[in-house]
Amino acid sequence: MPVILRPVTFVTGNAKKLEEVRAILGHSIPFQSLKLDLPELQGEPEEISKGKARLAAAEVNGPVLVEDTCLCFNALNGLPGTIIPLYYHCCVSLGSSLTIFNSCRTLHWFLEKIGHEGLNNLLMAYHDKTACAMCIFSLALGPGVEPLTFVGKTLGKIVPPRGPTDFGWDPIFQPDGYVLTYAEMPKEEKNKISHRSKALELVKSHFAAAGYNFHPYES
Ligand SMILES: O=c1[nH]c(=O)c2ncn([C@@H]3O[C@H](COP(=O)(O)OP(=O)(O)OP(=O)(O)O)[C@@H](O)[C@H]3O)c2[nH]1
Ligand SMILES: [Mg+2]
Repeated sequence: MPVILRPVTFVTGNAKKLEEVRAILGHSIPFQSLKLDLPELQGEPEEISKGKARLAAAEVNGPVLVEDTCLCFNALNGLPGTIIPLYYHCCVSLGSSLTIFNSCRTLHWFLEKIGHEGLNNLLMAYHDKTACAMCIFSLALGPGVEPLTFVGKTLGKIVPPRGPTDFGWDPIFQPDGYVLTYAEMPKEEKNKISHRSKALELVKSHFAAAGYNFHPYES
């Protein structure tokens, strides 16, 4: 018997993410958005995302979807010691290389502080400029229900900034097989191949397989 759900609330404070999620999901999943200031958690990326979903579900008292994004530099096993306590990382095998994931909040912080040029400079001493963009969505069907996670990854490399600068690190991430950065691509193109769209494909498949029934939202 399918679970009866109110429309899912996508909780984010990031307008650009929301724009992409809307474009990618279309009408495939009934959802509304809510900007909530949730505490930033610590831990492995999936745990951060799940924890955020638990908090959001309790706050919304209903089904929620949340998302965390990481940018991963394969050449770096960490950042200078003084800033290590300010961010989290986890190691994930990507082929034979070891990848460090900045946590979401710190990536935000990092980008603000050092900018695109600074992120490029971090890799200046390394031949390996490869990187991975990763998105983790978590779905909690309600308070107290264990969240499910959906991970999407897109491999690419870090390049000097090219293209519009209205979304995070898009100008410095050039996906494999493309001569354009995320920022230079038409939005529809990014949304076809992005870490976010890959994770959302899994979310959509989950909804299709689960066959949830939605009730109109009553606040
Ligand atoms: O160039 C980009 N292309 C993307 O596709 C993308 N997705 C996220 N980000 C940036 O990465 C940082 C951590 O993100 P993040 O997951 O913590 O988001 P956030 O804190 O802004 O919002 P939220 O946590 O309320 O959803 C923030 O600086 C985001 O702007 C992106 N930058
Ligand atoms: Mg965040």
